[in-house]
Amino acid sequence: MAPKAIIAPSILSADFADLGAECSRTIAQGADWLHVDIMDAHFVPNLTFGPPVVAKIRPHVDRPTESFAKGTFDCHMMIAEPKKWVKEFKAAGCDLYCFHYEAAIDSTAAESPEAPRTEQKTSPRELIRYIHEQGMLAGIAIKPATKAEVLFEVLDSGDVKERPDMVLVMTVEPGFGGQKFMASELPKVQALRARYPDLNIEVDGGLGPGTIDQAADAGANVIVAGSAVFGAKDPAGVISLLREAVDKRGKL
Ligand SMILES: O=C(CO)[C@@H](O)[C@H](O)COP(=O)(O)O
Repeated sequence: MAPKAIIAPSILSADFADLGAECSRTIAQGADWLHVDIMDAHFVPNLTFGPPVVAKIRPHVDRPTESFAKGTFDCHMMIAEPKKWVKEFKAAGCDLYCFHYEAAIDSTAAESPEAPRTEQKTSPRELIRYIHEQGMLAGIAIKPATKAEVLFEVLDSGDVKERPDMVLVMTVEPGFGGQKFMASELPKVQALRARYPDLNIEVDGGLGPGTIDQAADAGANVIVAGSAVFGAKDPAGVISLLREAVDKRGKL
C-alpha cells in the first residue's frame, strides 16, 4: 500500500501581512504540513523568506512530535547553495530540508541535465547525510528538465543516513505560485512509485481539485497546493478533497 496522503499548503500564496495567523489557521483547517518556499533570486528568479521569517512563524504552529507528523515545516530550498543554509534553517525551525538536485551538483549540469557532471559542488548523498546529522529530515527535488533516474542512485544508497526521506517532483518550473500544472512530469512520479512503493513522493505546482486525480493516479502522496488552498472559499474542503483523492488510490 502506498504511503498515506500528506497535504502541505504552500504559504507562498498566503497573506504575508498576516503570516503567523495564516499558518495556524491552515493547520486548523486540516493541513498536515506547511510548505515553505525559500527562494534566493539566483537558483530561481524570485525572492522569498529567510531564516528570520521562518523563526517568527514557527511558534504559530505546534512542533511535530515525530517525523512526518502534523505541523512539519517542509522547507523547499530553491537556492543555489543548499549546504550553506542547513544550520540556519534548522535553528529557525525547519523540520524537513528539501534541496534541489541541480543546485547540489555542478553549475553546468544545472543548466543542462545531460551535460557530464565533473565538478561536483556537493554530492547529494553527502548533503543528505549532513542534513540528517543536523537533526532534520532530508528531501531532494528535481526541476522539470531533470530526469527521475538521477534520483535512483541517491535512493539506492545502502546507507540510510545518505538516503532521502522524500523526493519532490516539480510539476511547474520553480519560482512562482499560480502556474499551470505540467502533466508531462507525471511519468517521473510513476517511475519512482513503481520502483519505491514506500517512498514519500511530493508533487508541487498547479495542484488542486482539477489536477489531483492525475497526480494521485501516478502515485504521488505528498501534495503541495498554494493558490488552490489559500485562494479557496473553503480551504478546509479543498484540503480534504486532496487527501481523499490520494488515500482512495492508496487503498485500491
Ligand atoms: O515551489 C513552488 C513554486 O516554485 C510552489 O510551492 C508554489 O508555491 C505552488 O503554488 P501553486 O502552483 O499551488 O499555486
